[in-house]
Parts: sequence; C-alpha cells; structure tokens
Amino acid sequence: MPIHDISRSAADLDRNALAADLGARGWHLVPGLLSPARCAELKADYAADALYRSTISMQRHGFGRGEYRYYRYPLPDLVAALRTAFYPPLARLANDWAAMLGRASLYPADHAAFLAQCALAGQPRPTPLILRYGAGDYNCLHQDLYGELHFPFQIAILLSQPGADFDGGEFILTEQRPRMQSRPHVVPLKQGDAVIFAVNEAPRQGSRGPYRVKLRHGVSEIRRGERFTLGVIFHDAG
Ligand SMILES: O=C(O)CCC(=O)C(=O)O
Ligand SMILES: [Fe+2]
Repeated sequence: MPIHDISRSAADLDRNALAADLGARGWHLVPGLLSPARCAELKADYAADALYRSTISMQRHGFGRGEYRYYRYPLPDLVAALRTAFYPPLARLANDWAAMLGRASLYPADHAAFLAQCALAGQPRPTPLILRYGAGDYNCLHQDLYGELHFPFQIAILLSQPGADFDGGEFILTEQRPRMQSRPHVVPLKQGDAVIFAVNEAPRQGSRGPYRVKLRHGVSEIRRGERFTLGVIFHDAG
C-alpha cells in the first residue's frame, strides 16, 4: 500500500491552525485523511486475528459498550505510517506546551526515539487500536493514559460513514476547567476524517497567568448500524 500520501498529509498540516485549535478547544480536524478504500480495508481486517495482541469488551471493563482490538507489532504499514508521519509536527507543539506548563522539553524529534523512551520506562506494548460499535454501544468519557510516560496528543479516524453506515455515535470531547463547569464539544467527523486531540491536559492563558484544563473524550450512543474508528496513540503501554 503506498503510504507517501500519509507523509504528505502530515507535512501539509497547518501548524498555526493546529496550535490555535488545540490551544483554544483541544482538537483539530484533518478532513479526508483516509480514502473510503483504506477505511474499508482497515474495517475488513477487524476479523484478521493475527493482527491483534488483545481484544477488549468495553462492557466487561465498565468502559461503555462495544469492542476494540489492539494491534500487535509489527503494526500494519498504514498504522505505522500514521504514527511516524504525524509524530514530528505534534512533538514540536508538545514541547511548546511542556514549556508553557513549566516543564523541560521532553519529546524527541522522531517517533522511534520516543518509543525507545517508552520501552525504557517499562511501556513496550503497542497502543494503536481499532474500535467497533453496534446499535446501543457507546464509549464513556475517558483518557488513554497507559503509564507514566505519555504523549499529549492522539488521533482518531472515523472509518464508517455517518448517516449511511450508522446514526448517532458522535465523537465527544469535554474540557474540565479549574473551578468551572465542563465545556462539551461534538466533533463533526465524516468518513476518513481525523481528529487530533489532547490526551490529558492543555495549557490556557488566563488573566492571572497560565492554567490547565483536563480533557476527556468518548462516543455517544450509536442509534443504528455499525461504527468503526482507528485510534492512533503515540505512547506505548505498560
Ligand atoms: O470511537 C471513537 O471515535 C473514539 C475512539 C477512542 O476512544 C480513541 O481512539 O481513543
Ligand atoms: Fe480513547
């Protein structure tokens, strides 16, 4: 599968819009990152057991309702390409955020170096995953932290077509602001669109200096049909 267009999409990211969107609301939309054909291929491979290291029933864990599967190493080329290509521009912003939050610059320039840090920190297991929801399923608001070491941004790509393959199933993001009520976002995703969002916290500039907001994401109930998502998380798991 040719993957050069994934690198081009990452290189074409509008850095200013990325920083502005993530800073102001915690998410940035990348329309049409994956073609319908690629979405179809990823969905068809949901049944290919050899590709996955584990399968999680969300209901059993109290995470909601639905199922997801973690890919094993070596990742499918496309999934690996997404991580490799989108990491560098996001790492630059991650280091800017770390500075704003008063931390030392932590993230190396390329993803392989960051994965080596994860492995050294006892987090060697791959985290990219594919999620499948049917009617009545949903994903509770959560954060994908898999250990001490985490990268501040992740990507979710909608593989199904809203209105055709499924109804309902909106991608939801909430910002919990200190001593204030939480602010909800519904991210308008079409098939193949990607949302880049903050994993844990985001720095904000207040009138009395910088403060932090906590972010969580989830999916509202799928009312009809079947909905698949590809989740690209940059840190590995313990
Ligand atoms: O299905 C979705 O849109 C959300 C998936 C998710 O929680 C993730 O990619 O981390
Ligand atoms: Fe998630």
